[in-house]
Amino acid sequence: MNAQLKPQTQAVEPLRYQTGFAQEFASEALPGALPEGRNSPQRCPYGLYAEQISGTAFTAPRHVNRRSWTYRLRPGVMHGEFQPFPRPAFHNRFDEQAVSPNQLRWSPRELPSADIDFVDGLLTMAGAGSARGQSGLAIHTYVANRSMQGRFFCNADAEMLFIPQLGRLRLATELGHLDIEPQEIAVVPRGIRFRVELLDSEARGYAAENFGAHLRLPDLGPIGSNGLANPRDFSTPVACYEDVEGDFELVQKLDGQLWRAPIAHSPLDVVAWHGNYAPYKYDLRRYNTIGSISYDHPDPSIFTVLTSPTDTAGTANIDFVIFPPRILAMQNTFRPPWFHRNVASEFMGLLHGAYDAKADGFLPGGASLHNCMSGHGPDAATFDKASHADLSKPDIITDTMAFMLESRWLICPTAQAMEMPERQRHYQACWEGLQKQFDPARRDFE
Ligand SMILES: O=C(O)Cc1cc(O)ccc1O
Ligand SMILES: [Fe+2]
Repeated sequence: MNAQLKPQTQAVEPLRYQTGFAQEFASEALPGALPEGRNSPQRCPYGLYAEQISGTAFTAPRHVNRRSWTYRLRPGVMHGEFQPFPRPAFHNRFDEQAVSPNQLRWSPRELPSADIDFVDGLLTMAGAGSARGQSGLAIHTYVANRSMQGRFFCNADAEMLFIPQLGRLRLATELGHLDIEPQEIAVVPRGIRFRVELLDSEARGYAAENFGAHLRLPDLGPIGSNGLANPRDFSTPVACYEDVEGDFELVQKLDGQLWRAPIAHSPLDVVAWHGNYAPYKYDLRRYNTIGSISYDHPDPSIFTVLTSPTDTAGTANIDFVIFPPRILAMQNTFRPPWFHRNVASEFMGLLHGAYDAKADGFLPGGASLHNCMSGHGPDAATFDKASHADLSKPDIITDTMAFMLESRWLICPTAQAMEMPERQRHYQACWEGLQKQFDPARRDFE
């Protein structure tokens, strides 16, 4: 699937990380840069400025409260005036048209021929809600063939989930560097400034904005104290600062729009930081996949990696779910995903290999959208094969990684997503071959 990838352009030393999920991290790039015993001394070590970045209300309960203290060359206020920076393909307008109940699917976007960085390569596919309403999500795809140069990005609307499908990325953030490759994900918290660098010559993937509660690990209930995505497999950067001056720009997203301001230095100038509001990454291949070992195909909630809950119990703003390699041994069971209609809406992407509910048409880098109560499920070829499979042997599903962003909200496709040539106008044909099999004379249908 990486056939289109040109030779790597950059050999990189593996980065160092801190491990754990959203805990009280502490890191200093110079010894003694972190003040001891207080957050805001009269004068900080090395002449640094102290600045707190709050990701939740000051008074949010302790178990969800997120903030970090940074010790930096210059405070975040130091930049020029923001002016609108129109980027028509990247937006949060999810009321452009009525949402049709049609099942939707897209082929992967072409890789660019002209020079294009991550910000310019973002194209909004679908979404719901808004940053103003503090709930919902936006789903974008990106393509890029060069690193952001002299440009920094900051999303004041949402935390951002990066899901690369092609090409490795370095996320150079205020709090340090994270390298991710396809089948790894990263989350950059709302308001953290960063630059996206390409470690390969081309990149393609998905990026989601979360306007609701921060993504977190799901409760495990009767599964117990281990399983699914284990907290120790999450990595957070160590402090790493740039002492660079120049003629740069800070692009900031606020209220669904992009703005840009001149900035005369790199804002990635944090020498030390501590706190629990920080970027993180996770290798999806480390997921501890749990499923049925008797009969029936469980609901895909069993594959949740991260969830953004709402005030209604069990009814998520976003569930980020994966379909990783797994062993299906269920007996007298139709093993692939069943036909279903779901009150929640499902946006899916494919990162590697093939997805077990679709024989073809759902391609790495592509996407599908099955909104509230729109019927979907295995295509005709998959249904036929799985209905006659030999269940005495397990199905060992290897070399695959699909994901789903599932939401209680209607995920509204943008006008540009509906119009783009990559949209497969005849997607529904994949179910056309399903025949009526009903025979009232036979109870145990063969
Ligand atoms: O639609 C899909 O392919 C995703 C999905 C997978 C599954 O195993 C059960 C339900 C579901 O929505
Ligand atoms: Fe589904």
